Amino acid sequence: MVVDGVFVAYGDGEPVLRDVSVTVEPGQVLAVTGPSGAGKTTLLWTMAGILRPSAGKVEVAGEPLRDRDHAVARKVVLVPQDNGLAAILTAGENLQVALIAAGVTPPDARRLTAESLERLGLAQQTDQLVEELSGGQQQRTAIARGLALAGDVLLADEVTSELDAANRQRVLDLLHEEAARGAAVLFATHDPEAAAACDLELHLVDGQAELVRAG
Ligand SMILES: Nc1ncnc2c1ncn2[C@@H]1O[C@H](COP(=O)(O)OP(=O)(O)OP(=O)(O)O)[C@@H](O)[C@H]1O
Repeated sequence: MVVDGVFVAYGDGEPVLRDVSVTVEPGQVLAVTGPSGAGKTTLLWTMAGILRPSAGKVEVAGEPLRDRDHAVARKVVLVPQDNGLAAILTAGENLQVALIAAGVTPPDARRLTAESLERLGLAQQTDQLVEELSGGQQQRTAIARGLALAGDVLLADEVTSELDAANRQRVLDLLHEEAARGAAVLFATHDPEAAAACDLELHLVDGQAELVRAG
């Protein structure tokens, strides 16, 4: 996925991203770092087709990215910072609904849900309501949902912020497994150790980006 010279603003405001360029290839895990407010979420939302750049281009699978529907069709999966789960559904239902909406048959959705929750250590939580899960369990459920969708591009926004050390390592390993499967993975994080475990690092400060570590 290619981001080239992108400017992004909210409404009529000043651009929050200014001339940001980055390429992430299948098989790579790219960390997006930078202080709070630097523009990490804005970059991921732009790559997910939710925000539209005022200048520059975003390309997915060699095509200019049009909008969110186009991103979904090109298998760009976003695991949002606030987890985006339906609190009144169970963990398992959250995955099944997303999979069925993506065109997966109900039996396959059940199988993929069980496999993905198991990968995140959540088999026991399958039938628990999301609102009854801890913050870290909710975060892992959101990751399980993202992984179950098996995207070609996986955009993971601060997905380890509420996890203990063992689960953080588990999630980092899973992001690398996604890359090994052939996905291009972007991982926004505040955590220098987590960033160091990625292949590449893009550092954002005040909406401007620098590739501080190349693969
Ligand atoms: N919906 C919005 N409307 C207006 N400004 C916004 C909106 N969302 C974010 N911003 C602004 O855009 C800038 C970048 O925010 P963004 O959330 O992308 O940063 P971030 O690096 O992800 O921060 P954090 O690490 O705290 O999540 C900030 O100055 C923020 O105030």
